[in-house]
Amino acid sequence: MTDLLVLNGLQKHFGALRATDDVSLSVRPGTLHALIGPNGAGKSTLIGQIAGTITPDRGTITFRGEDVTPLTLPQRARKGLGRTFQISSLIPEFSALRNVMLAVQARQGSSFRFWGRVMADRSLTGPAQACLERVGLADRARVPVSDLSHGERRQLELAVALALEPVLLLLDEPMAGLGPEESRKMTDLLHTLKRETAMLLVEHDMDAVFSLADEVSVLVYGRVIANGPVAEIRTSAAVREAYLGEDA
Ligand SMILES: Nc1ncnc2c1ncn2[C@@H]1O[C@H](COP(=O)(O)OP(=O)(O)OP(=O)(O)O)[C@@H](O)[C@H]1O
Repeated sequence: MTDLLVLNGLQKHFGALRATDDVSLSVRPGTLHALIGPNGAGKSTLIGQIAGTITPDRGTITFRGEDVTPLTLPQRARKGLGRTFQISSLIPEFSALRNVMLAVQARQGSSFRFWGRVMADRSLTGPAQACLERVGLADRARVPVSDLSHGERRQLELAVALALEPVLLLLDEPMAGLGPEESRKMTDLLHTLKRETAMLLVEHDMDAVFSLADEVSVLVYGRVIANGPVAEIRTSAAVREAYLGEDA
């Protein structure tokens, strides 16, 4: 089967720093591929290049067989590359439903309508409510974001990303700032969602990574030092030495 996403020789410098140093990797359809590495390894920089917010100095990004390197973020999103952010992009004074409706509206490419009418528009409320249901927030639809817990906001960010109907979802640290109970809930949620959407997950929570991932790539100082199935990465002496801080 053709790989969903293929990165070939991606490079990104910030001055003298090589944040991404000749990265090549592939994400297969129907898989959750985790990208792990210590702080500053270049994970977010890589996600930014895939999503289209950071322009690589060199290399190519092929998505569903098409070279998307020259495309902008909205163009890539329309082709099915969705993402969540480390920093929240939610509008705090809007309800959960309204935040997702904005994404549904963007997906549909519909023009501006007066809000009174928008809130009654079933073509927006229906899909938005369905996204909230998928992330377990159906009964929180009318609650303003500012009244949601941190964990619920993370769930809502996923709902917003799902509203764009991604073929591949880029997740940048979905567990960041969550307590153990909320992290478990998020892990369960991602387990359910991975049956429907392929994902590239950046995450520091190793329990979550090892329970969710099919494949893992390990990034250290901008370079991929290992690539493979979870069991292989978990027991790799080189990975433990370079990343997990244990003696090999
Ligand atoms: N816009 C920028 N300008 C200069 N340096 C940057 C910029 N963005 C990132 N860097 C540097 O590039 C390196 C990689 O950063 P990046 O945020 O991609 O790492 P990361 O693996 O995502 O880290 P973390 O796990 O802490 O989020 C770091 O040394 C960082 O300081």
